[in-house]
Parts: sequence; structure tokens; C-alpha cells
Amino acid sequence: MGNSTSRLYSALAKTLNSSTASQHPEYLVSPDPEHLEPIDPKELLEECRAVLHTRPPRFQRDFVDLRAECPSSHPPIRVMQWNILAQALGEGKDNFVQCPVEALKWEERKCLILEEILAYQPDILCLQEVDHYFDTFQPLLSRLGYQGTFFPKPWSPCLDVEHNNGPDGCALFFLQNRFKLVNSANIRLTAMTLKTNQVAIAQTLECKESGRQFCIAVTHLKARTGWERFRSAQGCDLLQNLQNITQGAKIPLIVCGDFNAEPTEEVYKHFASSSLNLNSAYKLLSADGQSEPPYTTWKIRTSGECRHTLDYIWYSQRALSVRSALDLLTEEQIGPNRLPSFHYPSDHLSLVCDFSFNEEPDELL
Ligand SMILES: NC(=O)C1=CN([C@@H]2O[C@H](COP(=O)(O)OP(=O)(O)OC[C@H]3O[C@@H](n4cnc5c(N)ncnc54)[C@H](OP(=O)(O)O)[C@@H]3O)[C@@H](O)[C@H]2O)C=CC1
Ligand SMILES: [Mg+2]
Repeated sequence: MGNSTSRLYSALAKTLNSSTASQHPEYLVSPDPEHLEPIDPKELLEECRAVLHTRPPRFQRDFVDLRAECPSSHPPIRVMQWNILAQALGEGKDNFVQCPVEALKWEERKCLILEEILAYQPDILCLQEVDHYFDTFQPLLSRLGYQGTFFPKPWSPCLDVEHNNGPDGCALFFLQNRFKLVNSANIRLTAMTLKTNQVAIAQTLECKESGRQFCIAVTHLKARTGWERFRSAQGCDLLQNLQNITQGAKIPLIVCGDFNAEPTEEVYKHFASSSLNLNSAYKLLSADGQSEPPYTTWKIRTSGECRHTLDYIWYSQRALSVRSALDLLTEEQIGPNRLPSFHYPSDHLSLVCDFSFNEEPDELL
């Protein structure tokens, strides 16, 4: 084993073993300063693949070119949106009846999540249902060059699960060599003036190459049927916050989230028709550019099969262009037992887009 490999092994092994080594809740343990040196992403990927050697290989997903003729002097901004499935919810609450419990083992599922992130190397990572921020994602991703922010849900349902790892919440990571943080806001969403259990993070970033600023936000709205009006109110509150943060749509905006709402719902319509002038990036994968994908989550619960489009990447359509988007897994790849599985770690698919700034001046938002 070479030096770099053994160094790397200790990095991943440390996060794997931290729960047994600590007397404190795992999520409260600060990373050991000795383990903060940079990691080579290729080496971490190899390490993850070694842990996953008994699992089937990852599925191939291709990027679809959406604006091949779009000339840009700057590299695109790659954004990943992903509800990674909280470990406590997957094991204790979600009731994925066709998913074997062994497929949910954190030691391996963690590596599947990291493998997905390392495979696409996003510049910005917007995650929901993160209940391993402090012990896993923050230490590892910071060593890969990301700056992270975590905002837990005030009353995370993870806390009801025995042997939980702390609350779940939204996390936002960006590559420090590409962006400078200008402004950051943790938002507890309200619904009709009442404080709710759902949160968002919104950050204004400046591209180090182009000097251009934009706002990136991540959220996870209230789940379940019967809560449509509640989600709609949460969406209105988020839009109002984003109006203020973008100085009335002067700053280009990208909003990633698990909205827990189909495109037919009111909250989707609020986002599609807002004065922020947003479009949903994954619509561009459809033949007419007007239809959302047929699913972004697909699972089987005791109540039956749930196939829904709930996850979105919204963007300021006059200021930004989507250069490409990562295709979804096909029904055949997802398989008859649906998600999560030995192949794929979450019940939600990751969405990944490459954005570039349009050449037009900012007033054309
Ligand atoms: N201690 C206290 O005083 C309080 C505790 N709580 C706890 O929080 C919970 C509610 O929190 P809230 O944030 O409103 O939760 P949500 O209704 O938004 O759902 C929470 C999670 O459950 C998942 N989920 C969705 N549908 C189902 C389903 N059919 N079966 C199992 N899981 C599902 C969601 O995943 P996805 O988004 O992927 O669909 C989501 O991550 C309560 O059940 C309680 O446990 C809440 C308030 C106060
Ligand atoms: Mg969930």
C-alpha cells in the first residue's frame, strides 16, 4: 500500500469508525486536525470502490448537451441537487419494503453517495436529508476543497429513531477555489406566518474567474399528501426571502430542492410564474422543453409504489443558460424493487446541471 493510499485509507476509515470511537453523539465530534490535509478525489473514489467491491457496478448516466452552440469564455458552473436519504429515516421510518436492510448499511451507503458526488464533481452541492454532516460530509468534502454549511430541521424526524445520528437538514457546499462567499442566510420557512419545521440555505457567491455574482439556495419542503397548501405557503415565504436576497431579482439565482410537490401543485406554479423569472432546468431534457421528467423519486412503501417528480433545479432564465443536464436513470436501471437499492443509495435521483452566464447585462434578468 503506497503512502497516499494509506493516508487516504485512514481518512475514510476514520469517518467509518468514528461512531465506535466516541462517547459523544457522532454528529458532534469535531474532525481531528491531523486529518484535514487535502485528499485527491481519484484516490478517494478508489477507496470508495474498494469498500463497494461486493456491490454491483454503478449505472452509467450521460450528460445531455442542451446548448452546444453557447459560447462561453468561462468554465460552466456544475450544480448537483440531491436528497441523499437520511440514514435514520431510511432505516427507521421510510418503510422501503423491497429494499434489503443490508443495502442501507451506512458504511457502504456512505461510499455510494460519495462515489456519486466524486463521479460528477459538482462545483456546488445542494443536499437534503443530511444526518451525517459533522462526522462525514463536512470533514471529507472540506478536504476535497469544498466549503460547507448545514442547517438542521428544528424538529427533525430522525431524532425519533433509535440510535440516530442527530437531526437531518439541508447542506450546501461550494468549491472554494471557484467561488468566494459574499453572503449567507439560514432560513426557517414560515407558512401563513407560522414557523415550520422546514428550512433553506441561501448564499450569494462570486465566481473567482468572471467576478460575477449569483445566489444559490437549497430547500426541502414539507412532505406528504394533504400538505399542499402548507407547501405552497412555504414556497411563497422562500420566494419572498429570495426576492430580498437577490435585491429584487438583480442577482441571478439558482434554487435546488426537494419540493415534495408534483408540477401540478400550487407551489410549483408559484415558482414557475414568480417575478424572479425562473425556469426549471430539467424541463429542458424533454422533447418540447416544457415537460418535467416522469420521475425524480421511485420507491415502494407498504402503501405501494410511489413514483413522483418532486426535485427541481430552478434558475434565472435570462441571466443563465443550462449547457447540459445529467440524464435520469431509466426504469430498467432502477429495477423492479425500485430505490434505494444495492445499486443506488437514495430513493431520490441526483440532478446535475452545467450552467453558464449569458453575455447579456444583468438588467436582462
Ligand atoms: N418532538 C416534537 O415536538 C416534534 C417532532 N416532530 C417530528 O417531526 C416529524 C414531522 O416532521 P416534518 O419535517 O414535518 O416531516 P415531513 O412530513 O416533511 O417528512 C419528514 C421525512 O419523512 C419522509 N417521508 C415522506 N413520506 C413518508 C412516508 N409516507 N413514510 C415515511 N416517511 C416519509 C420525507 O422524505 P421525502 O422528502 O424524501 O419524501 C421527509 O424527509 C414528526 O413525525 C415528528 O416525528 C415534529 C414536530 C414537533
Ligand atoms: Mg425522504
